[in-house]
Amino acid sequence: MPALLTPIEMAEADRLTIAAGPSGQVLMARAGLAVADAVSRSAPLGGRVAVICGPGNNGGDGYVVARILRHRGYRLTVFADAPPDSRAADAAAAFAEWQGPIEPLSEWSDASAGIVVDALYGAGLSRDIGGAAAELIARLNASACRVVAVDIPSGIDGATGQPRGAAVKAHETVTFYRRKPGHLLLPGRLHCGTIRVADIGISDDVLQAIGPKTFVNEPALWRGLFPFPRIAAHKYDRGHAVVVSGGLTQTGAARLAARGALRAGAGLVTLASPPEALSVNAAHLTAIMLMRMDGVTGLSEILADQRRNAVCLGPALGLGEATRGLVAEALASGAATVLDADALTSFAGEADKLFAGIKAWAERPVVLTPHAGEFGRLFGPDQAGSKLEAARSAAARAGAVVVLKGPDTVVAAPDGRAAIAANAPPWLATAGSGDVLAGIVTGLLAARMPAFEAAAAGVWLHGEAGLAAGIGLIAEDLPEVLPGVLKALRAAE
Ligand SMILES: NC(=O)C1=CN([C@@H]2O[C@H](COP(=O)(O)OP(=O)(O)OC[C@H]3O[C@@H](n4cnc5c(N)ncnc54)[C@H](OP(=O)(O)O)[C@@H]3O)[C@@H](O)[C@H]2O)[C@@H](O)CC1
Ligand SMILES: [K+]
Repeated sequence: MPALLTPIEMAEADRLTIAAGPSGQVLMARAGLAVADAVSRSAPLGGRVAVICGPGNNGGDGYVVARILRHRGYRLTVFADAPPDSRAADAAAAFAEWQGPIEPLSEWSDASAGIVVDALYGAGLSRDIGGAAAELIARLNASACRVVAVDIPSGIDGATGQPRGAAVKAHETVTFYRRKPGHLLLPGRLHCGTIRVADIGISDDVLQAIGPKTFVNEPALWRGLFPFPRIAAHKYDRGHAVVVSGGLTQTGAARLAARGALRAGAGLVTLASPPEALSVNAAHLTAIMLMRMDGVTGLSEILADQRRNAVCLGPALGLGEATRGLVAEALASGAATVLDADALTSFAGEADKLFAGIKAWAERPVVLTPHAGEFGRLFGPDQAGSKLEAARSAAARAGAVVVLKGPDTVVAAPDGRAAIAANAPPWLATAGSGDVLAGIVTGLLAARMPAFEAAAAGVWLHGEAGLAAGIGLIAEDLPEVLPGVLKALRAAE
């Protein structure tokens, strides 16, 4: 499982490992060695390196790095305002082994070295950074130095990705054992540069004891449940997705979703169209079927056929009572339901009505796919905590899987599991892109993938499709490049 560990969980991994064998000093030695190797890869032998050390074990790693690089022939300067805090025993030991001078933080300038190792604060960051450390970070970020961060750029909160007062901008970050949520969530990700995960001898077994609930959204998380077509399967085995179209001048979004659903693997896809939009939809559809849907009764008739097992509502559906009625009908039908865009915003101020409808049939999968604006309108603008925690508590409140979209899309389940995406290119933010995502997730639900995995897989496929199409992509391209993405996913099985 591609687990992410919060700083608290990582401390537990350290503790369990130390209890079972290697000492904290041994782990610190391995951590320092991994960072020293990263510096050696980019710094010419004999070159000058500055190491900036804080008061805790992150600083301890820095002293190990300094000692190893000096031994390798680099010219080292260590900056620290004081030797390690007496509570950081391993760091104190590393400082003793460094056996070199330390310069005050205020003395650092970009003239001291072209390569800077940032070992100020890591997992133990506990408050906003101020004073000499904050001033140094500002000067460092304004310099042309190459910065290698130990564990996480100092000032970035490993649990949330948020800066605390000031935060280093690194070119490379070497972290240990597993990445932390703050390496993936914005803006933390933008501070990390290239991320390396070093093996410092912590066994995968400790994950059993820790039971992490946060993951990187990558195929290892959900591939085992991905509905690859089977040779003996009939198209009905792959499910039948229904996408509800908006009115006469608002039909494109639903067609994008429908095409996403079909490409993602639904055996059949039907577009349910209001009567006035039938002819415009008919003019644009071939493999996707078209049915007349006259309001709530019409949707009820369509979903009465239980083979139509997944439904998507929201893209350009319109705001208000009519949409609320359609959503209630979809939720009452028992079909897996994806709610996007207008289907979410129509419940602004009445979210509990929506959540009651979802919870009335708890075993029926429901996925909500808001962007930040829609999320705020549905769940309230002032969500406490990180994007990760906001998505998690929203999922628990709604009783549905929540896909909180953005460059660091978080998928969260009511049971607390969450996955953070790291593969979306910036050009994926384009008109209609979210409609395709809603459709892809609907297609996977139709093919009977469980909701959390379907949402995570949908987000990943959408990101990969964006990468495959490249800069200049428009939403229509996304379904068309999916076959190549799916082919690569299957080949990697
Ligand atoms: N455990 C292990 O075996 C291994 C751990 N490893 C390494 O240890 C790192 C974690 O070490 P850590 O827990 O000592 O925390 P760290 O990030 O050094 O900071 C704590 C110190 O900073 C201080 N402080 C905090 N915020 C501050 C602020 N804003 N402004 C000013 N001061 C602030 C804080 O003060 P306090 O809050 O206690 O008053 C305390 O003195 C981890 O990231 C990894 O690099 C690796 O070697 C692998 C093995
Ligand atoms: K650091």
